[in-house]
Amino acid sequence: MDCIRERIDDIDCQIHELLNERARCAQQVGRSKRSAGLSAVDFYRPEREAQVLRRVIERNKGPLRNEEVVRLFREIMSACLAQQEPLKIAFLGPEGTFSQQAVLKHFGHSVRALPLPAINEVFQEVQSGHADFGVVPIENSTEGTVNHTLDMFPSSPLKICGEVELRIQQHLMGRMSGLENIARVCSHQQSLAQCRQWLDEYLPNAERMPVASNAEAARRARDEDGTAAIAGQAAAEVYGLNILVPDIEDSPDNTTRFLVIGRKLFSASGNDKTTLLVSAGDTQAPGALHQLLGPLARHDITMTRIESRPSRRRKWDYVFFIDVAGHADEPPLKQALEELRKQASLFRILGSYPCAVL
Ligand SMILES: O=C(O)C(=O)C[C@]1(C(=O)O)C=C[C@@H](O)C=C1
Repeated sequence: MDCIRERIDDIDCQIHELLNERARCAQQVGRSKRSAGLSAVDFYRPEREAQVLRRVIERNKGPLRNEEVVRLFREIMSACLAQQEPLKIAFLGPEGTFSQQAVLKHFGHSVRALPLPAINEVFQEVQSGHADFGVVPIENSTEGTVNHTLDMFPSSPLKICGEVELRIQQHLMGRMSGLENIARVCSHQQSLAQCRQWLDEYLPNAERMPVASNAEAARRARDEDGTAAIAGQAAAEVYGLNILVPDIEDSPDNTTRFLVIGRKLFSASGNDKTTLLVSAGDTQAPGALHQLLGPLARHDITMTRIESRPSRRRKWDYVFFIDVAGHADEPPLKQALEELRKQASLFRILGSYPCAVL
């Protein structure tokens, strides 16, 4: 065993030396960015990070899993970027929310994460420049769209710079030791909905109380007798609660998608997605939506999502949020968008950004 440990010590020295060599290279990149007059927010290059991580997956032969090597390399890039200029990332707080986990998953631990009480405040903080980027939930695989986030975009100049997918594991937690003394279960309404069947079966008589965030639910479970919370592991740790039943979400691959919002658009990474905000003008006219989407079909563009929301201009008038494969600066999407723009009464590219890497 001793000789294997010697080998590990030897490998650690090599890794350590290489990490610092890599950090010195990143410092050099940072210096040339600074001499080109770039500001702090321009130091972050999501398209380059996505390419690095995709290469990590391509060459991974194990035994470490892709998730593990990607997590390690994200942290390396996070540390390398922080020595150029640490990023400030606003998110829907408080500490212990899934949004915070999404920040750490996407940007690593070497950023300054700023918890804010509401989604519109995350937008404001990024728009004003107090934060470099923001992370907001956009949809859950069980419960669908987070309308509050979607409704911010029509009146905001902010762009979408990335997406993060987070597997959501919901746990029942509290100060008690069993289920019999639970009078009330608090959680964010999305989390309550994700665990509806479990609650019907195992806690049919407990009151379900929606609160502003899962972390707020955990705080109440800490402070109130008879109150349990549904939240993630991080909230149990922050508020010192017992996990009474782990993994109570109804769908085994329950996943939430978050968007990274920022003030600028980024160039293509080779595997990108574009989000559009469009309107057909008279959405009541026969074939209006079909015609609007025609250019996408003609140019063989894959549409991965379409969501309609009230336009707030007049009643029964809608805007559409459309996700398509590809980057807006590259063919064939570039041509398709030129045609689509001509026939839309509202046309905005909300962002072209790398598809989530794991
Ligand atoms: O390639 C760059 O522009 C870098 O700054 C280096 C690096 C990295 O560590 O690989 C760091 C931060 C950027 O977001 C992307 C990549």
